[in-house]
Amino acid sequence: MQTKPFRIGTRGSPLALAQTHETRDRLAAAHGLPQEMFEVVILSTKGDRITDRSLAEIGGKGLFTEELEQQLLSEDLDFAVHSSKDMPTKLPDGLFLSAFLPREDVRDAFVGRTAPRLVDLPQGATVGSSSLRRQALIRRLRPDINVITYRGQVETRLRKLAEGQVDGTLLAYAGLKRLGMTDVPTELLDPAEFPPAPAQGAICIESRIGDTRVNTLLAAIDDRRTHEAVSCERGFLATLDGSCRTPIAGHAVSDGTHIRFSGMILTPDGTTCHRIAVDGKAAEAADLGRRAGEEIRAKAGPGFFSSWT
Ligand SMILES: NCc1[nH]cc(CCC(=O)O)c1CC(=O)O
Repeated sequence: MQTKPFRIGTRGSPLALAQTHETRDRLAAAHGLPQEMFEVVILSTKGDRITDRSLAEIGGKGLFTEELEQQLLSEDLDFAVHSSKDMPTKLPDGLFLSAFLPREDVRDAFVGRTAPRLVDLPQGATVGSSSLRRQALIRRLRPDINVITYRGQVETRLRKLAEGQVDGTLLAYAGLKRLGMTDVPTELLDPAEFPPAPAQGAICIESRIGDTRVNTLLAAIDDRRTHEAVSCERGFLATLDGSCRTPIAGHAVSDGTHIRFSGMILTPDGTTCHRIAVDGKAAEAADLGRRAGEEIRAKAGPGFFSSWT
């Protein structure tokens, strides 16, 4: 029995800390260990430090994970807790996503200042979002809306909204729920019209391949259905080269045996979109996602993808 605490790496935002504390509490409960067996180590990432430019501009995915991954590889951390949505599809050699917590609500939440519903905003209203998927989906529903780049922690975005910088903004409902801010949204968007980002609403744990002691510890809290669903969505993203620079949506639901996936790709201006729906065996989740990616690519044709570059 080891007595040295496990070192958990996390970013320092209130959302990242809430996710890390949930993970620590589940591990402590699953193994009957005291909380002191888990030491929370806070690291600042490039994504936290650069808040004035969109993720697409400053290099997309990897910005929230690099520092944590370096410390995993150097064994200064035992595992790291992330929002799965922030994870690049390709991880550094030697690391993997070892466990997923039960998924939260996957929907996007609209927070409106001048109208409670996105579609009811006044003509020419301004909405803040730096997600290319959200920008394209907004333009698809309301081409007149002026979408502006809008980043920062949840609290910062809500402050800018309250100050009147925008008429509304979009946030993952999962994040708001984890922060205890369920009264903030004025509308929860229908996933059929406004499909979520691949991996939205799921907390994952990254660790070293081959670290049996740590991976056995983590396996006890892995939620298999979430693991399968997110693997499928990440397979879709990987096939389409999801780099945070592309409007891609995807959502899978696994019942433990079967998995259903639906995905959407859009041009950034929202004028063209393609959808795909597939189902298959839960045990082949990642393959199913990749196959859906290839099918939607073929359906859209090469002309479509020139809008992404
Ligand atoms: N880097 C943005 C990010 N990454 C994960 C979440 C929300 C939580 C989740 O989807 O699990 C957010 C904020 C948002 O989209 O509102």
